[in-house]
Amino acid sequence: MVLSANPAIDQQISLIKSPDLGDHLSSIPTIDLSSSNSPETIVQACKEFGFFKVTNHGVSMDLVEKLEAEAVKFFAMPQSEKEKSGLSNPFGYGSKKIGINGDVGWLEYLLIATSAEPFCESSIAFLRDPSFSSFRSALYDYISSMRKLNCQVLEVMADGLQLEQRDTISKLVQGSECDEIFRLNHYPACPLLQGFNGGLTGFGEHTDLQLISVLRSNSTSGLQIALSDGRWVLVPPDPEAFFINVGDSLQVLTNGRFRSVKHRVVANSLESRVSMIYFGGPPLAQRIAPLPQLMEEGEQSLYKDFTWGEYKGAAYKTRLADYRLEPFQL
Ligand SMILES: C=C1C[C@]23C[C@@]1(O)CC[C@H]2[C@@]12CC[C@H](O)[C@@](C)(C(=O)O1)[C@H]2[C@@H]3C(=O)O
Ligand SMILES: O=C(O)CCC(=O)C(=O)O
Ligand SMILES: [Fe+2]
Repeated sequence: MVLSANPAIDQQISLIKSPDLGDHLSSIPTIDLSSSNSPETIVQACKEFGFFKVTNHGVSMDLVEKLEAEAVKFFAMPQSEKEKSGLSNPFGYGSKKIGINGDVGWLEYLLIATSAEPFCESSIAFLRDPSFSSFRSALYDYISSMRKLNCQVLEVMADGLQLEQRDTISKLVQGSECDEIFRLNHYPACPLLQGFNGGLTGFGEHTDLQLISVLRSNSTSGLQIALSDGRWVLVPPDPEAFFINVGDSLQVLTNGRFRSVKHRVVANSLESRVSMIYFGGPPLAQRIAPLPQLMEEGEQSLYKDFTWGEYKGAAYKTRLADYRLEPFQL
């Protein structure tokens, strides 16, 4: 990625001051998926932070590293080659612009609709090229393990919420009709920032729209989450673990018991960050409404009735930092 020939776009990327030193979370809530108390700890983390780290997840690091290496190879290609992969509309290669509503950041990315058939390839035609066969196969392996992990996490949540059927939530994101998206993000180091106590906006503040997002990054820091009092804190990277964001749809399904977490990424001066995020969305026609099993007597829904397709359609027309659930609140 290069500074733009037209500097206007680079000038629009805002600087972010580092949170104060005291604003490191003493510890990120961590869910050990092999532990018997994971249902209770997961619910606590979803209520308090909308965010947690998952360990003992059973995903092979070999498979993760293979995809990371393919991503690094892709982003190291000349700009003109990357652009031949199809500019993001929204799927394909994108640089600095996120969406069409004015959001910009110090990043480049590949956005892929992985549920579309043939798996992975229809939204990114270049993946069909034989020269990308190792990328394609690493991506296939990674997505199938993310589908499993996504369901496993949602089932532990269902246990913690004491839902009788542990697939009550996970079944919403399974099957060929599901609206599944995968994002590979690359935040190049930005040496011009040296000496500045902070960084450039990599990915501006937002909440994710789906139920949960499963995020993995290399060992470069940059991810920050907002606490319920609005303070931003840094999330120490852990390449061996996965981080889970509660998204807006899960906030609605739990009638606000779980909070979707506001987060952002800050690019730094010395090292580049590579992240991979799996977003398991429901079918477009899926109704997103509080689960009746969770509602207490007399409890009213906090939200209007809507489908995932309606929510996504409305959210894609807004800016990242907008509170996209607002028009859907009662
Ligand atoms: C129009 C857009 C909204 C979105 C960024 C995009 O350019 C296309 C993908 C959208 C998506 C889907 C997954 C996440 O919920 C999200 C935060 C992301 O990284 O990409 C959203 C973006 C958004 O909510 O604005
Ligand atoms: O790159 C990251 O670490 C997070 C990016 C993100 O929040 C997103 O793609 O929705
Ligand atoms: Fe996000």
